Amino acid sequence: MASFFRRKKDKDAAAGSGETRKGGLDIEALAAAFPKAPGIPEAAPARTAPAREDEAAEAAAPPETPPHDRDGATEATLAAAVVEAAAPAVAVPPPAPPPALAPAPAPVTEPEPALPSSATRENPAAAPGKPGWRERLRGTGFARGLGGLFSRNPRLDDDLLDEVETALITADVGVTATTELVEQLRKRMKAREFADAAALLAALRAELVALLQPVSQPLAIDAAARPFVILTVGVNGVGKTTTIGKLAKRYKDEGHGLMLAAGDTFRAAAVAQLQAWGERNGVAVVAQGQNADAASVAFDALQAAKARGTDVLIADTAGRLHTQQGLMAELGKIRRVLGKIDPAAPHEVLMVIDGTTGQNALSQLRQFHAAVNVTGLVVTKLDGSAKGGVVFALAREFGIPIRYAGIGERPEDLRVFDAEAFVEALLPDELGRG
Ligand SMILES: Nc1nc2c(ncn2[C@@H]2O[C@H](COP(=O)(O)OP(=O)(O)OP(=O)(O)O)[C@@H](O)[C@H]2O)c(=O)[nH]1
Repeated sequence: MASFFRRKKDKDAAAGSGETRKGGLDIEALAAAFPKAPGIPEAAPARTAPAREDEAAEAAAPPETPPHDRDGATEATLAAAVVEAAAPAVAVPPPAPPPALAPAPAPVTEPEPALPSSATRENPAAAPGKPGWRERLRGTGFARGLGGLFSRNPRLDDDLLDEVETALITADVGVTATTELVEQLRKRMKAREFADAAALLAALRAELVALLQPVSQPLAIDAAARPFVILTVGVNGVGKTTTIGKLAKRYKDEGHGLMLAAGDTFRAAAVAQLQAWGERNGVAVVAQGQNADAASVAFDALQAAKARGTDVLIADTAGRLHTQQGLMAELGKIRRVLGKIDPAAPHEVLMVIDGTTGQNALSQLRQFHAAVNVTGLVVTKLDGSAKGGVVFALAREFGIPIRYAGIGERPEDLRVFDAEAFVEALLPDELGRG
């Protein structure tokens, strides 16, 4: 065991702390051991945004004038910035007073069966025609590593504990959490608490559920907030915009009035991507176009959502590396600007984390939390990861609620995070079931 950690430490030291490093494990060896699920795209490479001229000034600036005042926008032009879902292109607020806001058009897609409330636990079993957690996670290296322990009838001995340890480390549960878990199991084994290997593995399963239970807290939309503002943040390519699209569908299906703010003004396609999700779900999107001030977009959107009595506003932001100080300061600015309209906004700062990132997710969350006080997490791409164990490491180190899990690219592939369903998907409940 000690040699395993020594090997890992040496690799960590060799890899340094650069944020493009994918966790502390030998990725090539892992990739060979756990081939990628077919059809799963590679995680987008971390994009380093070019330094913006105003970055340094922004970071040092005193509390901002709301963009509303700064840009001379009026209540009327704010309303005009609402791009209705059917609008073909990004709209820049026109100078003339706009027509009254029209209701969002009807969804253009076939209606799908309503999803259960986001504030309630979901049945881990697959709904008809909809793959469940287990089906989605089963083929991943993550599930195979842990589930492999259960696929035969091992003996109750130290070798089994070593196997447990290797499976947890390989899945990127993290050294500290793994050591704690394994030592706990070892003590119990020495105290003859386990009659056989099945009992030890059942105890492992219970420990893993217990680790996740405190963070298994669904996001409850406060109906009194009007709008309940969700600010999404995260590094590049983790799935923020896709997650917003999935959430839009979910909340719309639940009957919430919705608006989206296209605050990723950096990536050329992001505004159009969000508008496409809006169009698909009949949800209004507020946009100003590429390179617009993201805080200004968020401010406009909140003004419009308030004027319209919208239940939920979800604001997108550009992906940024957690080490880019100026861009991290920009997030703080967006937060403060929203607070000028509603001191309680944003009601949820939802950080999207790519489940394939491994242990680097911990430093991402640490930095984003320091900048904008993250209140909830979405862990995406768990369907294509050998490293989804980072969910346990995140839970242990931060205790921040994990609201949703992304288990695919389709709208219905966002699940309310549920500790038991998640662990159940990874570990069969009896030996001999791999
Ligand atoms: N397999 C899988 N792919 C996902 C999941 N969530 C998002 N993706 C994919 O990840 C890629 C990046 O998603 P985006 O939503 O564009 O990511 P982003 O964080 O908005 O990207 P930036 O704006 O560049 O920071 C897309 O190809 C998505 O389809 C998931 O849960 N599973």
